[in-house]
Amino acid sequence: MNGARAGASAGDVRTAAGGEPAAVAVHAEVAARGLRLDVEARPGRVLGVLGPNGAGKSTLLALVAGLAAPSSGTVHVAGRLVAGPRTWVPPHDRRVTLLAQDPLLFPHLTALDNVAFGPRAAGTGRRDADRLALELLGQVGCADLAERRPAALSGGQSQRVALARALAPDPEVVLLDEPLSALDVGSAAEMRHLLRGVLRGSGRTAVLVTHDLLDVLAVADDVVVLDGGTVVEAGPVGEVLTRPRSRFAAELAGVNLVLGHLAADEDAVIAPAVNRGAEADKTSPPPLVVHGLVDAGCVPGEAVAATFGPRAVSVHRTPPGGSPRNAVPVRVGALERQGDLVRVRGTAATGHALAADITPASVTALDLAPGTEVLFSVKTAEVTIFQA
Ligand SMILES: Nc1ncnc2c1ncn2[C@@H]1O[C@H](COP(=O)(O)OP(=O)(O)OP(=O)(O)O)[C@@H](O)[C@H]1O
Repeated sequence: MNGARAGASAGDVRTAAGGEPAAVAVHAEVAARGLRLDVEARPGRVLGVLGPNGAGKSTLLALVAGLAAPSSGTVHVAGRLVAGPRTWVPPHDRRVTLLAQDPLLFPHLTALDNVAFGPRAAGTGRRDADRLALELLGQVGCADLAERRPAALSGGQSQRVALARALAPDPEVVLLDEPLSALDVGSAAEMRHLLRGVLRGSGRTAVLVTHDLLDVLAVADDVVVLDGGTVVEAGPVGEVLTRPRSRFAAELAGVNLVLGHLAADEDAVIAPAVNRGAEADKTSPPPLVVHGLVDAGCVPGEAVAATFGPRAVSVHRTPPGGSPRNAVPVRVGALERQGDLVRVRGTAATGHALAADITPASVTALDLAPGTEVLFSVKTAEVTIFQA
């Protein structure tokens, strides 16, 4: 990014190596909302932000954009302190732009003028601003719509123009708050593809809040998962989704996740009972033990996670032959369509939610219904155990 930067001040930060600072660094609390966020976005990368409703995703963007103030802590953009004790940089001076669910285009301006608005307001001459706007409209596939007003654009087209407008001031960081959620499936798929092309690998830095794992897989380089107002996972997308440590990320990644500690004398996770609700006051069941392939470096007794895909799980009415080491009694909860398969969701006596994907023919043959008691079995070789 080449725009003018604010001069260094006492609040500025540099990386330990003296190189580029984090594009965004939020280490802040918003006490009124019960949030304590520690999130950093690396320059030139797209950070996906996932989490259930109320996790704090929009508040994270609001802190960066200057639409919410931390009750304590700091917010930096490209190394510059923009919010903190005795510091408040107003939104228009933060060099960030926000693209929300609603494109919020100026209704009386053409698409071109909407995109040129930011650069013009920052002092760029009309001719240069128009040239830049046309180039950006081209990047988002809307060059032929330059003279149209928002009323004559579809929802998908409006959102593309809004993306061009967000990019036009050459911000340090583009913030995107569920930019696809108001679009129909077809337009959302096109916009996702476009975001990937315009953001990923472009050298631009973006923070993308979404509910949809597909958006993260398609667009983001890194991901943070928020839950209950705090960060529960952070790292490169592939790492977080193949090695999820939180239940939410595991659900998103579509894998079974069992958290516990590594057994002393076998390759297994020992997982105590979880979330048993009304069952909790009855005698605790023995822990769930899941055998698997243990990552090098794991030490007995330390916190570990076991993951395995639902397709690796087979479902039985009676104990399977060959005495597999992982055969867990489960009560079937729900049966859901999962492509050509059926996802059988069940709960172990320990309260662990587990899932198996099997064929519709197997569901019929096993006569499965909510409440059926079955055994889920999974081969040791299909289970990965790693540090949590
Ligand atoms: N303007 C506000 N004033 C006070 N509390 C708020 C405000 N906006 C959000 N909150 C609260 O802050 C917490 C985090 O909300 P936030 O909107 O950041 O979550 P989110 O992850 O974006 O949720 P969603 O996915 O539902 O949009 C919630 O408890 C919410 O009720």
